Order: sequence, then structure tokens, then C-alpha cells
Amino acid sequence: MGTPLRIAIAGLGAVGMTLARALDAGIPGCELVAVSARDREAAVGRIANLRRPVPVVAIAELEPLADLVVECAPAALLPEIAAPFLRTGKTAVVISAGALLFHDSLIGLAREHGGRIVVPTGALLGLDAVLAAAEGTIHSVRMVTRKPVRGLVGAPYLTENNIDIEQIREPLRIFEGTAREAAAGFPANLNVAVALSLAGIGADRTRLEIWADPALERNTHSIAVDADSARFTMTIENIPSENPKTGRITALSVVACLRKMGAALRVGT
Ligand SMILES: NC(=O)C1=CN([C@@H]2O[C@H](COP(=O)(O)OP(=O)(O)OC[C@H]3O[C@@H](n4cnc5c(N)ncnc54)[C@H](O)[C@@H]3O)[C@@H](O)[C@H]2O)C=CC1
Ligand SMILES: O=C([O-])CC(=O)C(=O)O
Repeated sequence: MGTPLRIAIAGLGAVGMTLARALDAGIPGCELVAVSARDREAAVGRIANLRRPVPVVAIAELEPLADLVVECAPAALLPEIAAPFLRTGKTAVVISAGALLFHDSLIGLAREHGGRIVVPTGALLGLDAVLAAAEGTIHSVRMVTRKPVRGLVGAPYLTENNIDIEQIREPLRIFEGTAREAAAGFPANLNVAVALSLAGIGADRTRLEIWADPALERNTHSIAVDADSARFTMTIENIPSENPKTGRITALSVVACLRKMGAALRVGT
């Protein structure tokens, strides 16, 4: 084994903390070296139980310490977190994928300096098949997202359009449009639509419906792809993590992504 990849985590919430614990328990080829959090004191307390506690530093101080940063913070912080790593030819693993639509200059920055942006499958599924189909011709990609009310309240689209979902008794379709339109109106929810767009036919051609469903316990995403190589449909029902807007599988997807980076056997596209 060579020198382990030095990993920094930006954002120590539902995803970041699960990842920190997994790295502390051991992911071959990876070593957690630093974290960043809004409330430094609280973060020091949260990581005190790790076998090997690491420094809690400001976002700007992460890059000199690490080879790779995992962004698991509020979407608005994406450029601040990723740019220093990309500018130095390093890797940024991005889970606030929706923010890439508004900051696509980060992709140019990575290209210019030999850096890499990695978007894990996150709360979604099947991006391997979508990527493969995109090597041929994809005719259409449609996604239907259904969420419990608590996973959607506070979304800017609902506030701006005076849509009150807290009292609904039946499932209500609250959005129909493109992934790009959804990313602006549902920034904390629609990372999955943008990840799907990036794998497939882009944010202007990927169609999306969002439903608020008071009877639902799980964030549910159903995807239908029609391509010249295959037609496929897939559905995932995500169990919420400690953050009701974020499925548990999101952090596990990042763990799997880091494990794959150092693996002798890599399965999936
Ligand atoms: N790609 C995907 O499939 C998915 C992506 N996400 C996205 O992942 C991101 C993280 O999700 P969660 O862990 O559930 O969020 P969270 O709200 O639990 O955690 C975010 C953390 O960032 C920290 N933070 C805020 N300001 C900061 C600053 N200035 N410096 C450092 N840290 C700061 C907060 O203290 C908080 O602990 C969100 O943007 C979310 O929308 C969530 C679910 C699925
Ligand atoms: O399903 C989830 O866990 C989260 C989600 O929709 C997103 O962030 O796009």
C-alpha cells in the first residue's frame, strides 16, 4: 500500500459525521486529517469520541492539510470549499451536487489545474447505467420525487409561490419542470436531480416532478430512462438520517466512493 490519501471533511452534519466515524473505523487507503464545521466548539465535542481525533479548522485551512476534500456542507459553501483543492490539482468530492449548476466554473477550474470533481451517487441509484446509456443516445430521462412534508417545508419554491403543504391530507404535486428549475427552488432537496442530469442528458432535458406526501416516511425517487441501448426504471426509498431532508444512504455512498478509490477490485462504472 502507498501513502494513504489524506481526507478532509467540510461540514460535520448528518453526512459529515457518519463519514468521519467510518474513516476513523478505517477505510483502506484513506486517512482523516482535518474537519471543518460552523460551530468549532461543538465540532470538537462531536469528534472527541473518535479513536484518532483530528483538528477542527476553518474551511480555508483545509487544503494545505489534505489531498482530497469531501464537501458535506450547505450548498452555498461549495465554491469556498472546492476551489482551493481544484486549483492545486487535488480532488473535491461534492455531495451538494445541485450547487454545481450555479458554479459550473469549478469544472473549468478543475480542468485547467488537473483537479477532479467527484459526484457520488448519493441518495440516488443507477448512475452507472445512466452513464453507460449516455455513451449512446438517451431519448429521455424522467424522475418523480415523493417526500414526506417535513422533508420539503421551507423550500424557496414553496415560499415564493405561497404553497402551504403543512396541512395537506393527500399527496400533492408541487413541482413539474426541468432539473435546472428544480435546483433553484429546492436547493436542499434536489441534489439527486442534478446528479442524474450530470450523468445523463443535462439539467435542461431531465424532467422532474416533486410530490409532497403526508403518508410517506421515506424520500422516494423513481427514474425512467429511455435510450437506444436500453429502457430502464428504478426506484429508491430512502430512510431519513438525523437530518430529515437527507437519506441515510447518502453518507454510505460517500464511504463506498472513498473505498473504491483505493480498491484493487472496483465494481460498477
Ligand atoms: N447528493 C446527494 O444525494 C445528497 C446531497 N445532500 C446535500 O449534502 C449536504 C449536507 O447534507 P447534511 O449532512 O444532511 O446537512 P447537515 O445540515 O446535517 O450538515 C451540514 C453541516 O455543515 C455545517 N456548516 C455550516 N456552515 C459551515 C461553515 N461555514 N463551515 C463549515 N461547516 C459548516 C453545519 O454546521 C452542518 O453541520 C447538503 O447540501 C445536502 O443538500 C443531502 C442528501 C443527498
Ligand atoms: O433523497 C434524499 O435523501 C435527498 C434528496 O432528495 C436530495 O438531496 O436531492
